Amino acid sequence: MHKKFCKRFNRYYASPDFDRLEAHEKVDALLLTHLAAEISGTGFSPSRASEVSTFLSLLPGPATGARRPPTCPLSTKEGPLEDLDALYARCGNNNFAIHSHLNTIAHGIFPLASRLFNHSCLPNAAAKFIILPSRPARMDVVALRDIAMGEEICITYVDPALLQSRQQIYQLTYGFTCSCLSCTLMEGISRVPPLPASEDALKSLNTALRLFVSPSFDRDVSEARLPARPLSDIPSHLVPVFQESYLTKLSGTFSSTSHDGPYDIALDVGLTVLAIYSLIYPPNYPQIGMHLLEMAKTAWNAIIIAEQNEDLAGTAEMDLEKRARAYLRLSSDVLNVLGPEGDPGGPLEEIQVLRNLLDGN
Ligand SMILES: C[S@@+](CC[C@H](N)C(=O)[O-])C[C@H]1O[C@@H](n2cnc3c(N)ncnc32)[C@H](O)[C@@H]1O
Repeated sequence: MHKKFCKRFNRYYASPDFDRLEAHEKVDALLLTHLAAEISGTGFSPSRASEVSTFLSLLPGPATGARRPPTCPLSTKEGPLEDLDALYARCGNNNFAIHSHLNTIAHGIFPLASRLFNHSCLPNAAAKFIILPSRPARMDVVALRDIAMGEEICITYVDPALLQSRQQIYQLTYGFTCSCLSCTLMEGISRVPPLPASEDALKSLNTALRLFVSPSFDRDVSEARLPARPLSDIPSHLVPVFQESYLTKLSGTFSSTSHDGPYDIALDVGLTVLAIYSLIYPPNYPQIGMHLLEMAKTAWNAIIIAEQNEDLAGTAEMDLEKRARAYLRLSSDVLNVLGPEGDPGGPLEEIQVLRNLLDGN
């Protein structure tokens, strides 16, 4: 395919039109150039013809969000056999982020799933991908809870944790307004109050949120159960936690401290993140399981540090071990609903490794 545009590529790549594109638009422009080259001239194989016509049968995205980036001019006399605007208008609306161990690694079109599944911010199902060498990635959709006969099966298109910006993303990329329970509630809160400015007031907010959502975690952790608090129950003094920056800041602190310490801070912040996840996501949502696994790993790291420190050994170690086991049990409960996913290895194997370490094997 490259032959069809390589002579013109350097000029295109250095052009102001290409240069002013956002990074993700540049990727789109390059992919579209490859596709244009592939489906122009003699390069359009019969199998590709049926793939392209399947793709063209999918719903296009909204016209406003589908401004096609400029592609590299082709050196062949024949242009693409399909209208590039029509192809591009279907990209955003139908592409799935392919993830392995919940990290996005690629994008792909899965026509059947595109036709079947609408979005909900409180989905009853989740997509996973099975990735094996020399095979195309396979998409499976797994129920997160019992689904009644006739109930619509929905997945998420966008992370529901983007509480304040998600409606805009649905509008611009997919052309719909979400009317799920979570969005209806968010709409009812006309203005999310700002977060408290002082560190002390913020700490009190964290504590109040945890006591409201998951008190058992701050009591006897070995008995802890995952909370399923409906968003609608939230008292007005906790509403500032719906500021998107609240979760962003907490997740940033958890991510840095869970790797490098101090682990006591990571474990504390981690519980607040768990509380907000339990409010925003439906039960068994994979992100909750992944977070619990990170919490278990953090508790394990803290055990290692406690072992090296005579002052901390003993009670602290026992308490940390209890916590690690509880987080691991809950993480396993959640992640086993989704089952193995991505490429080989992954969180379910990590759970087993950590279990063995805790059991001294
Ligand atoms: C990938 S398609 C999903 C399948 C589509 N409903 C169909 O019939 O082919 C994405 C499109 O479905 C619609 N859609 C998805 N989720 C929706 C929702 N929660 N509310 C309204 N429309 C939705 C929008 O038109 C969106 O552009």
